[in-house]
Amino acid sequence: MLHPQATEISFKLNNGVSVPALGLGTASPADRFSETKEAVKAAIKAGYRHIDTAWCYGTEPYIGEALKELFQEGEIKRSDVFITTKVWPVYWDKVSKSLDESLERLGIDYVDMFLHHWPLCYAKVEDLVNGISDLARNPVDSMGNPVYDPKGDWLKTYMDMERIYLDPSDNRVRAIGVSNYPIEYLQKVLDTCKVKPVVNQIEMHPRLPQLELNKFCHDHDILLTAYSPLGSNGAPNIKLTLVQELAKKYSTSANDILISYHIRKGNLVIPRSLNPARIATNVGFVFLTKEDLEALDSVGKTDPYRYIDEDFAAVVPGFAGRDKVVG
Ligand SMILES: NC(=O)C1=CN([C@@H]2O[C@H](COP(=O)(O)OP(=O)(O)OC[C@H]3O[C@@H](n4cnc5c(N)ncnc54)[C@H](OP(=O)(O)O)[C@@H]3O)[C@@H](O)[C@H]2O)C=CC1
Ligand SMILES: O=C1O[C@H](CO)[C@@H](O)[C@@H]1O
Repeated sequence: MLHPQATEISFKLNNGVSVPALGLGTASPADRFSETKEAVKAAIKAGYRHIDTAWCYGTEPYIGEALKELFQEGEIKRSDVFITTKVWPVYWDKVSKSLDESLERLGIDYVDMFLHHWPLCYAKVEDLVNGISDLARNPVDSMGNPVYDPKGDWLKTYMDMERIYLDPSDNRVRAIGVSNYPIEYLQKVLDTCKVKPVVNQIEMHPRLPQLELNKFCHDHDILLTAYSPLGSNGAPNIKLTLVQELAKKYSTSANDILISYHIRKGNLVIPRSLNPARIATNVGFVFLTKEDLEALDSVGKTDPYRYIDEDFAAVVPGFAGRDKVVG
C-alpha cells in the first residue's frame, strides 16, 4: 500500500486552522544557534511546512533569516508555512511584549500558533551578558534554586494570550495553546477561560506515552504535540529494542517509527535536527498497526523516562526535577 510522507499529513485544530503533523524542532544547542538557518531551509526544501520555536530558544532570528531568504527565493510564501512560538515564564505578565519580540526576531507579522511554554512564573532577574532581552532565562538564587515571582499567576498568562486571540483588531496569532500542562491545569483553563487551547505540547515518546493526558486532551478536542520524540540530545530512543524491531519489520528507519507513532495517534510531532541530510530523510510515514502502537505504549510501563525534567519544572504537578523520579 502507498502511504503519504509525514510532511504531507495535516490535522485540523479545534478552531478550524489546519496544521502540518510534522514540524521541525529548533531548540538548538547554544553553540550551534546559527546552524538553525540552514536547517530550516533544508526542512522547507524537504517538504516540511511547520517550524516550532520559542522566545527562549535564541533561534528565532536565524529562523527569521531563513524565512526571509525562502520568501525572496520564491520557495514558499508566508501562508505556506505554519510557525509556532511560545511565551517563556519570565514574561508571564508580558505576553504582548513577548509576542512582539518574537515577531520582530522572526521577521513576520503573525504566528500560526502561540503557546504558553510552562505554567509557572519566574522572577525577572537582570542578566545583561547571557540573558534574553536582558533577563535571566532561568533565574536561580545563590544556592542554585529557581527563583519564582511570588506574585505570579500562571493562569493570567493564558488569559492574556486569550485576550490577544479574541481581539478582532489584533491579528498577531491564529491559534493559542499550552505546553507542559498537566490534566488539572487544563481542567482549570477549561473551567475558567473562554478559549480552549488548540494543543498541549508535551514530552512524549514510547518511554513516556502520556496515555491519560492523551485521553483527556482528545476527549476535549485538544491535540498533543510530542516534543523530544527521539529522546532529545543524541536521540537515545532510536536505540530502543522495540523501535529497532519495528524498523526492521517495516524496512524503514527507527526515526520514522518514532515519528509515525505520534502521527498515527492523531498528534503533532516536532523532531529537531541540524543535519540537512537527516532532515531530508526523516520524513517517512509508517502505517503502524493498533498492536504496534500498543506495544510502543507499553515501553513506558516497564522502562519509563522523562528526558526533559529540569529543576524549575518541579513546581508543576507530574514533574519531579532533574535526576529525580522518572515516568
Ligand atoms: N515545549 C517544551 O517545553 C519543549 C519543546 N521542545 C521542542 O521539541 C523539539 C524536539 O525536541 P528535542 O528535545 O530538541 O529533541 P529530539 O527528540 O527531537 O532529538 C534531537 C536530537 O536527535 C538528533 N537526531 C535527529 N534526527 C536523528 C536521526 N535520524 N538519527 C540520529 N539522531 C538524530 C539530533 O541531532 P542532529 O542535530 O545531529 O541531527 C539531536 O541531537 C525541540 O527542538 C523544541 O522545538 C523541546 C523540549 C521542551
Ligand atoms: O522548550 C524547552 O527546551 C528546553 C530544553 O531543551 C526546556 O527548558 C524548554 O522547555
